[in-house]
Amino acid sequence: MALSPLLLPQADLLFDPEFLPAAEADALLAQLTAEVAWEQRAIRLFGQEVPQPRLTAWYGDPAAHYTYSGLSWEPMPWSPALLDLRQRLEAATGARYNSVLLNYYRDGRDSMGWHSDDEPELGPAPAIASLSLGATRRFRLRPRSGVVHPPFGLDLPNGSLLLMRGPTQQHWQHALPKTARPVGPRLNLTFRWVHPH
Ligand SMILES: O=C(O)CCC(=O)C(=O)O
Ligand SMILES: [Fe+2]
Repeated sequence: MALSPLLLPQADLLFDPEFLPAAEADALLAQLTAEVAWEQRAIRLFGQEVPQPRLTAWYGDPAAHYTYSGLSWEPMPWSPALLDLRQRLEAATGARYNSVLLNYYRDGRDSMGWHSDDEPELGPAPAIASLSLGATRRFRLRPRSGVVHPPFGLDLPNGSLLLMRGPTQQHWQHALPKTARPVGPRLNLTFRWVHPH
């Protein structure tokens, strides 16, 4: 398949529901689940240390330091599988990435809250390539102030690619809500360019 635009105002979103063939996506899910150095990190929320409701890992070039949810990240060195994915995503999206944030949603209780990926290290109009593996989960988008549009939901199936770029982070937030539906594990990989500082 190919990337096609999703038409939301003041956003630049492209989606390919079948970027990776199912067999390859299944194999990558198994490989990355086993070989990535997953951690459950804590975030500070209203003065309390709370474990994040998912597992995470951060890989990239040594210069790609990053601060996310008040946590600072030192990237781990690229693995062969992640380097191969980076190259294919760069070719498919016409952007460059020096790092990848991996999220592991073990079941429907794991989630990510509303946010924009608008940290200064990402620059004003970042291209973020989001690859999903495993169980289909519903990704949600809602406008920040100034955009009049209802919230939007998009199922992200195994092997799908969502590219967020241009003004998307400035004008929209996104989330991966919990679900009461029984769902299997899901991995999400967001390839990013972090400006070294
Ligand atoms: O799991 C997803 O699809 C979203 C992940 C995300 O928004 C992020 O890593 O910033
Ligand atoms: Fe995000």
